[in-house]
Amino acid sequence: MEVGGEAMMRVQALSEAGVSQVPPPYIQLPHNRPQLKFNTSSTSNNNQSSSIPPVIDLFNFKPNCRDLVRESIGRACREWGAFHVTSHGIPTSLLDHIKAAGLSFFKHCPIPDKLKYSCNPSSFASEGYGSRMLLLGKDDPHNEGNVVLDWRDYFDHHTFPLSRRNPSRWPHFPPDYREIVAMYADQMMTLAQKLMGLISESLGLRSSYIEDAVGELYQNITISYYPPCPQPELTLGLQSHSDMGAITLLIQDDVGGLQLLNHNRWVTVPPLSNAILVILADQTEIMTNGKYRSAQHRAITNATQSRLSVATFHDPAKATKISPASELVEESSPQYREVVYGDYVSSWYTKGPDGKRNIDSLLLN
Ligand SMILES: O=C(O)CCC(=O)C(=O)O
Ligand SMILES: [Fe+2]
Repeated sequence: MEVGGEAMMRVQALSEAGVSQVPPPYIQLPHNRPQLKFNTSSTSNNNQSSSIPPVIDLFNFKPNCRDLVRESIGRACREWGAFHVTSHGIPTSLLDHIKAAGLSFFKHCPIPDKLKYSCNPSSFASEGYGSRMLLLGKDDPHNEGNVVLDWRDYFDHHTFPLSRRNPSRWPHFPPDYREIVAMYADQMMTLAQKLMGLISESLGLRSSYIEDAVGELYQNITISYYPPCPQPELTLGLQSHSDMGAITLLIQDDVGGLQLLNHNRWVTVPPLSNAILVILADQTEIMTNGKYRSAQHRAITNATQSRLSVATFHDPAKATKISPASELVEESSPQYREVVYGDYVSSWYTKGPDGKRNIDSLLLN
């Protein structure tokens, strides 16, 4: 399928060419543009304690701290759908290594070499080097002409189940890249499983509830690279969306640019070097019958610095059916229709997330 000329255009190439104005396909509609003067976390909120997503100490999962941690997680999930964790058991050096490896690939590997790893632009979430998230062909009723492109390049890695993991498809540069990504994938999987346990418990469900409902976990790691942008006020690094799967674990470098929507306000998430941001995704919202909402987020760009983030997604298999937990429906009626995860993914990639429109289409009332 021909996806349009921009499909092969890398944002990094545009940025390095020194364009002084962003090309029209990257200009957001006025209501989606970031209000750069007013979007810092502290300017428009007097209540400082609730102005950024909470930072929760996991005390390395010590059993005698579990009640306390569970309670904090429940509160954060209700108020934000996202929270930072510290004392999570992942060495800070591994967080630093994966950011350094990603940055080295994007900054030092020449674009023609990077293009050898290009993802297939005509299938969903295909592994490799890419620039556009959505799959909109010219035959699509949602129409190529209406799509605004993100100011971002990325590399997507398929890491679990192990049958999908093939490091020879990942960058060969820097030399330890593949080993670091594999180690990072393993550690994030363990952490995601422990967090799903705590999140389940925080709802009064058995610890294994979410993991059992999700079934075999599919994990993808996306390293996003946002080059400097000459007109950050007109663009987004990544459009507003909620993630599709169960939970996402995100780290970012110290530049900053991730924003979360909270009470209708875009809040900039400060980079915390040894913390990991946990983002609830749409299948968790469905399973919890809306008790916990997936977090709507986006990335903004800036004129002077490139920015890097590493998002690790944990999703159900395509054939898995997801529905609200019966234990949570007993108290209120079901709020969401059951969905086959693969159908949810196709709709997300073809229509576009448009904030949370995709999950809203499953609402029963
Ligand atoms: O770059 C970021 O901070 C956000 C990345 C993200 O939301 C995603 O990859 O889904
Ligand atoms: Fe995301």
